[in-house]
Amino acid sequence: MSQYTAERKFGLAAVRRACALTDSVFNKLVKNETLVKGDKSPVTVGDYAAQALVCSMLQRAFPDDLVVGEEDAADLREESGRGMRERIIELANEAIVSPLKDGDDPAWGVGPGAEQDAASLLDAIDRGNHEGGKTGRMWTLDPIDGTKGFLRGEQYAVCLSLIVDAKPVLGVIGCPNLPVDPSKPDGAKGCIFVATKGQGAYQYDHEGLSPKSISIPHISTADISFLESVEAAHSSHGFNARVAEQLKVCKSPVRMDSQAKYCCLARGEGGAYLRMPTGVGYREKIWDHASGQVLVEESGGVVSDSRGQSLDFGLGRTLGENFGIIAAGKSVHSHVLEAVQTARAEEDDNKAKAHA
Ligand SMILES: Nc1ncnc2c1ncn2[C@@H]1O[C@H](COP(=O)(O)O)[C@@H](O)[C@H]1OP(=O)(O)O
Ligand SMILES: [Mg+2]
Ligand SMILES: [Mg+2]
Ligand SMILES: [Mg+2]
Repeated sequence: MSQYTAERKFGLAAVRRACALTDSVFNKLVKNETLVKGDKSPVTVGDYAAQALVCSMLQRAFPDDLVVGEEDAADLREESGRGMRERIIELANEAIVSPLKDGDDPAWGVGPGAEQDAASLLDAIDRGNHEGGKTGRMWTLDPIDGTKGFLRGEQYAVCLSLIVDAKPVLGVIGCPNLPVDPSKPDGAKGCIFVATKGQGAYQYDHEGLSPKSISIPHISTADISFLESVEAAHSSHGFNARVAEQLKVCKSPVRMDSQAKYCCLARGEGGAYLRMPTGVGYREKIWDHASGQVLVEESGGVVSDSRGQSLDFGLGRTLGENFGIIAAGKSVHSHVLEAVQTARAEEDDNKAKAHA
């Protein structure tokens, strides 16, 4: 029997249920349902409710596994968090009791009648407080990746990955706003991507049906159109433009929020995803890249930092010092890496001259 069959089945069903939740929250979101966290990033009732849902399912499905989740319930436990807390409990329970679909298992604590009280759901959110580490099994969850995209009604993703001994082995990414067919941008939306180490990468529809094997085609550097963040504060657009110039790339970059960029790359769009640091000392988080890495590797691509080294998922909640991320098809990764290193050297040279 293939490895991680139960985890994969769980991941697809949990992300499907979480996407239904976030999608319905978007349509109902009102003022005062968003907070600004200490690092100035937004978090909505949707982020918290989706983490409560997935962590409570994980607790029942894999009780011994650790979880590294983006959110924690500290602000919600305060008196000032009462309004948001009540709304989150309501939304999480709506998602928990929604009818069972093919692939769901009532043993995960979902389905009609499975409501939970506030204390259990806040504890479920805080199951994501694990510090990470080098050994054993741990899941990492970004309940809404690209919260800014979510608030704009653009791209965002629900991301769940299983990491074993510091290596991501399963990646599930739900993209409720991503067109099913890239050639029909105004057509049906909502995809779930699943990849398991050594077993390939697949795109499903938003119901978790109609799996389609996906892969990155062989392309030349001239055909690249870089995938990059919408937010210039998250990755340097200017640096990417210099890399594009080095490679004689003529096509404009495609900007979108969240790990939807990894998904697009994995199904053959863009050819490369560049995420170079902006120089503010930000440390990338494991939940922002674990699922994307499995997906891209299983669709025939390569993910590295700007030194050409693998990302290290064993350092804790972050990937450590930020050397940037280059994800690309096999046929172009080494060329993009070389161009990044040349652009870096030029930048360092210019800085040295400016200081001379
Ligand atoms: N300065 C930063 N550099 C890189 N990524 C960042 C920075 N600030 C926040 N992020 C994270 O980037 C991710 C979104 O990336 P993208 O731009 O590709 O959509 C979010 O998970 C966000 O974290 P957070 O969830 O805390 O807001
Ligand atoms: Mg966030
Ligand atoms: Mg998030
Ligand atoms: Mg994120």
